[in-house]
Amino acid sequence: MNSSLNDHATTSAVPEQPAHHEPEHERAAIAALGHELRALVDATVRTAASPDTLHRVTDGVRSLTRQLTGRRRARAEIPSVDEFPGGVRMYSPVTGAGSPLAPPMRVTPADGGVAGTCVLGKAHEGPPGYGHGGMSAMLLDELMGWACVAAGTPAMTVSLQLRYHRPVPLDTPLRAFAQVTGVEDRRVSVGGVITTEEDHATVLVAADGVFVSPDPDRARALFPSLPGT
Ligand SMILES: CCCCCCCCCCCCCCCC(=O)SCCNC(=O)CCNC(=O)[C@H](O)C(C)(C)COP(=O)(O)OP(=O)(O)OC[C@H]1O[C@@H](n2cnc3c(N)ncnc32)[C@H](O)[C@@H]1OP(=O)(O)O
Repeated sequence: MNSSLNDHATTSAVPEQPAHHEPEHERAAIAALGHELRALVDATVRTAASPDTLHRVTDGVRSLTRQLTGRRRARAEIPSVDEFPGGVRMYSPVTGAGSPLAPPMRVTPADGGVAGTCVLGKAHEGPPGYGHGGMSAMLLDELMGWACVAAGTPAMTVSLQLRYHRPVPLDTPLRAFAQVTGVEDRRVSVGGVITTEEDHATVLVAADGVFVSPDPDRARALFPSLPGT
């Protein structure tokens, strides 16, 4: 898949855009494409269209991919529209408005922690009609990371323990909540849960995690393009 995308990147179908835009203007364009791509992903995993239709759509998608030309971001490059760590991440697979993979989850401060709301769709399915367990882990991991940031200790997951109490329904508004439960030097303990929006009392998935703030040398090595590292 990567090699075919790389091939497409060398084929210029539309003129390259100028490099600098207002961040809000750029974010709106990224979010608009992300929205349409999520609709495409959803339609793709729900459709019962004929093989002929699938081949026709495949051709159309291939030609669209060829239009995403220009410079490609390097592996560890932080997009100029992002605020890392602790702010908007346009291509996060959990919160990113520009990600075709993200639900996307909306994060807000809440009750001494952070809350995340989203709806999982067919593309996030595990058991028929329910969310994939890895998806629940990803939602909680991300939100627990946001809880660390909200507590003033940006940190990375070193341990995550999940308990799956009930299946997570698809096509249903969900609410996740995470909060820091303890800080010891660079080690941050965090708890998180997923419920439905309708019933906050019934925990579907619960998580306990240990997050660690990298020491400055490690942070510099991991994130060389982060200003100040
Ligand atoms: C300014 C820049 C800020 C950057 C802030 C980044 C924010 C980032 C947000 C990304 C967006 C969110 C996304 C969702 C969260 C992910 O998904 S993060 C991705 C998944 N996690 C990873 O890839 C982390 C992999 N691990 C590592 O790279 C390194 O372990 C770390 C986290 C950089 C820490 O390395 P280090 O600074 O060298 O720390 P180290 O000395 O090994 O350990 C520090 C302490 O933690 C303890 N510890 C280590 N592992 C464990 C463990 N499994 N259990 C218990 N304790 C442990 C150690 O024992 C040590 O304790 P003491 O011996 O000092 O008492």
